[in-house]
Amino acid sequence: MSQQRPGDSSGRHAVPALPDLPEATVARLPEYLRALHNLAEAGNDTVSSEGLAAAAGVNSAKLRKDLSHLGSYGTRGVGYDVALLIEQIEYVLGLHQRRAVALVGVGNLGHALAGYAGFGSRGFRIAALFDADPSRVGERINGLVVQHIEDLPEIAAAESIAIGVIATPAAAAQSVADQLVAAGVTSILNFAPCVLSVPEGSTCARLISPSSCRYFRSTSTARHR
Ligand SMILES: NC(=O)c1ccc[n+]([C@@H]2O[C@H](COP(=O)([O-])OP(=O)(O)OC[C@H]3O[C@@H](n4cnc5c(N)ncnc54)[C@H](O)[C@@H]3O)[C@@H](O)[C@H]2O)c1
Repeated sequence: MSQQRPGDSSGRHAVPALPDLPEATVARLPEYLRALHNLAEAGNDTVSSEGLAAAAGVNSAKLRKDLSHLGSYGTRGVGYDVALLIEQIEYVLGLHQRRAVALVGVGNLGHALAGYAGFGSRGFRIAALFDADPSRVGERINGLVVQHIEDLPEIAAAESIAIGVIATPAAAAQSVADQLVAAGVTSILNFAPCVLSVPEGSTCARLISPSSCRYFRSTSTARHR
């Protein structure tokens, strides 16, 4: 029984590339990651497959099989190394790349999101804030200055924005999604209570409440056109 690091000394990666993993396994990885982060925050260095399965809400045989696809088998009598498993799953999900996020709509929710430290510890970097309200433009939040939404294309290109977070009223969300897509953003996380239409090849996940806040794991909340 052994656990391997995401990259070995030869520079090759010990875990398979994302397309080689079963889709159902990939869909469960964010749940394992969320459970592992909770375990780490509670001070656990190791976790048994049963413990992690219970925390993630799956059965332990399924969890062991999923993690074996990552080359992670745990250590008999010890379990999985929590930090290492976080690293492996983040690698597979591409979260080690610290993707640049643009947050659009800096009202009540946007302010809270802009100050949320969890983005940074989970592979995301809020790189730009946008709003349409001139009275909000220029405001500094957590070291970033709120920009006007009209400046999105230029700033998205300059900051290599990969992900857009929409925290506007529902009435503005589709137009904001269109502007994000036009600016080259292919992954959208939508907090507004509406279903958005995005082109084929883009993903859009909607968060219904903070307790449902997970990673980008669903495309079913968007219509493709
Ligand atoms: N407040 C919450 O706890 C909460 C929780 C879950 C979901 N939501 C949803 O999140 C969204 C935001 O909620 P809120 O309470 O922060 O609203 P809010 O009215 O305080 O903030 C919305 C912000 O979006 C900006 N905006 C409007 N149109 C825009 C556009 N076209 N481009 C850029 N910015 C634009 C506004 O100027 C404003 O600053 C809503 O859709 C709400 O239903 C809110």
